[in-house]
Amino acid sequence: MALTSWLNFQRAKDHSSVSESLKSRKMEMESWGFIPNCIPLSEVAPSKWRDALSTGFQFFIGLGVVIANCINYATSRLSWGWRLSLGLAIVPAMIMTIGALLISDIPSNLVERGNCRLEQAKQSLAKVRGTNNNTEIEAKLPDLIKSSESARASNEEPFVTIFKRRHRPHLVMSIAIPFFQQMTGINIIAFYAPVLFRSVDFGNNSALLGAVILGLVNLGSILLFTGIVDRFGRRFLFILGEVQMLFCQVAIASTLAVSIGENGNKHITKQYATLVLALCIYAAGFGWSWGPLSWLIPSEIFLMNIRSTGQSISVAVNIATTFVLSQTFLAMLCHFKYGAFLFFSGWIAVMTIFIVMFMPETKGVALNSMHQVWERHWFWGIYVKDQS
Ligand SMILES: OC[C@H]1O[C@](O)(CO)[C@@H](O)[C@@H]1O
Repeated sequence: MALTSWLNFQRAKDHSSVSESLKSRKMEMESWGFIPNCIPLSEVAPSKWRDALSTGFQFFIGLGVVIANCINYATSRLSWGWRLSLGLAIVPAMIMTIGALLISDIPSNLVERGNCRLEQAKQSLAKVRGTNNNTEIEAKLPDLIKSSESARASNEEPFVTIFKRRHRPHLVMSIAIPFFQQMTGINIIAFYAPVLFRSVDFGNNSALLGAVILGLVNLGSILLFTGIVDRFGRRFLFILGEVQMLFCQVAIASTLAVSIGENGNKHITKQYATLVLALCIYAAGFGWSWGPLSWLIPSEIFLMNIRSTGQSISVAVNIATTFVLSQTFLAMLCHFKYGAFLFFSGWIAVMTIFIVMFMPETKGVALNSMHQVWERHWFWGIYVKDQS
């Protein structure tokens, strides 16, 4: 990432190249935000902290977005500011590189590597739990040994196991949840917010400031999510966020249709309020639903033997979808104009139906009883019953 950032810094000579500058901005946002991902959270977090830490992951991404937008705003006055803005992505990249060198082996991995590593596994457990309490460590170790033994006994690669019929709901969720998260259009809004603001007559600086404000709204709503997720449950928040985002995407499309016109050549003056309001409500809707839930759900639905694999699939799908959307959106916008935002509304409608029909409530369910949630489900029950 440091290297890419440096190359971008060197290469992006054409400041007016929208797609280069947008791609780099995205990279910078993500890199600031991905710092905490140095820690394999789901593996090492004590269970009582798992929800908070999974949400923390999205919180730090949101914080990264705000930092990147502030840097863009602060450097926009300098003629060479865009170089500084892109190049500063080196800072989080360096922090991650150094962090990766300091990170220790995780306990479950040490256990998997055989009895000779048990002492090291204990030390690693003590380190990640921040405790010297031997009883606590001795109590946790048998769980790790048991799941490692059962994984070995089944003699299956997790990548093979996750494709077994009994893991069908897990596999579907590990793909669908991150895919849908990106199909809310969040990154499109995040990349193009300054462009959208400019299209309704914001000046350059106000447009960048607008993006900072959107980032702050998103961050605030992620914080709120932490306080309400266990009261309202996952399904309610998924659906609340979807309804909000759907209306906002339609409002953005309508505002652009009315203001800029079908050919994008009308001049607009009085549509600020609707656009700003719609973007803020959209950012809040994402922040207390699909943003953090897309990390929380994969951290709690997988059984130990497929947890790392399931989460890797989730992260890969998330990043691959972001990549495809960021590469194709400009072309889509040129062809469909405001209709591009209706495209995402359509997807939000699809994911609402998906959540209502296929996502069981997992609020308050202990990880070791999670299989019951699928067994009791009207659809997934067919796959998992009698097979667990
Ligand atoms: O807050 C928005 C950010 O959150 C993510 O969707 C990850 O959950 C990123 O792709 C996006 O840039």
